[in-house]
Amino acid sequence: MTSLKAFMKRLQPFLLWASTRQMSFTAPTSCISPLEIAKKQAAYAAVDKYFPSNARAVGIGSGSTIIYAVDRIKESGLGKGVVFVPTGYQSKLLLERAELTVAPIDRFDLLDITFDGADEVDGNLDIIKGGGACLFQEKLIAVCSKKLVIVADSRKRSDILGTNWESGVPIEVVPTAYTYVLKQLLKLGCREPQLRMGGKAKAGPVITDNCNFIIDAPWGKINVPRLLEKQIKEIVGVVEVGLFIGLAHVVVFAGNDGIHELVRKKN
Ligand SMILES: O=C[C@H](O)[C@H](O)[C@H](O)COP(=O)(O)O
Repeated sequence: MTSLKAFMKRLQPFLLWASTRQMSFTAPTSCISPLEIAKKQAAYAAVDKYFPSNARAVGIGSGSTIIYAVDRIKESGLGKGVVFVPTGYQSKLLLERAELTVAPIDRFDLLDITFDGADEVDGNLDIIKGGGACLFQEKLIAVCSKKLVIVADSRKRSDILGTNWESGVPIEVVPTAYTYVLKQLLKLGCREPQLRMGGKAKAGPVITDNCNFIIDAPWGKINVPRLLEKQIKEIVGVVEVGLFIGLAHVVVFAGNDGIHELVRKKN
């Protein structure tokens, strides 16, 4: 069992790579890990239920779960005649490889709907995003969208933000300001904020699609996310904060317990 798990883990990058290239390779469902099955189920269910039949402009977020949403849009034919707005290079490539029409966000001030992933979601539909360093453009298309639909596997659900996603709130910062921002975060009570490094694939810090750095700022459990977002945003040099407060309308989760949704109550 352990060796099967290890094998599947090693296979996953190839499956993701293959899907971004629209290769004819399709793994039998039994070969995909339960986690990937959950991501796929959430994404397919969200597209099937929420993709508007009369959509003209649709935002597409970033991450590994959104790949399945693009797959579904492509295979269902729902994307015909629709312009798609990506939140960065990853989703731009995904959309282009799916032969969907792509346009930048500066062509729009209003999108019909956006589909995106999440790193952690609480019961108020407040969200931590930016695990893949794409938070600024994600927030921009979120605020430009009539509806934001989040797709996630059930591990992402928690009662209080900061419970499951322990690496901290991702914060996009102007590179020359990062030392100052780190110091201000410590003053605000952050535990060991870290400049995110690229690892094997990139020597030095991660560089975002907007040519900025990312700081990961752990706070433990975040009791008042809206206040924290505001406090971080006030620091000079901060471009955007990976706390998405009051923006999501629906979150579609999938996991061992099936598919379920959180829906924002109308004000
Ligand atoms: O920067 C990345 C984005 O916020 C992603 O949407 C988020 O990290 C979720 O990604 P995944 O679907 O791979 O868990």
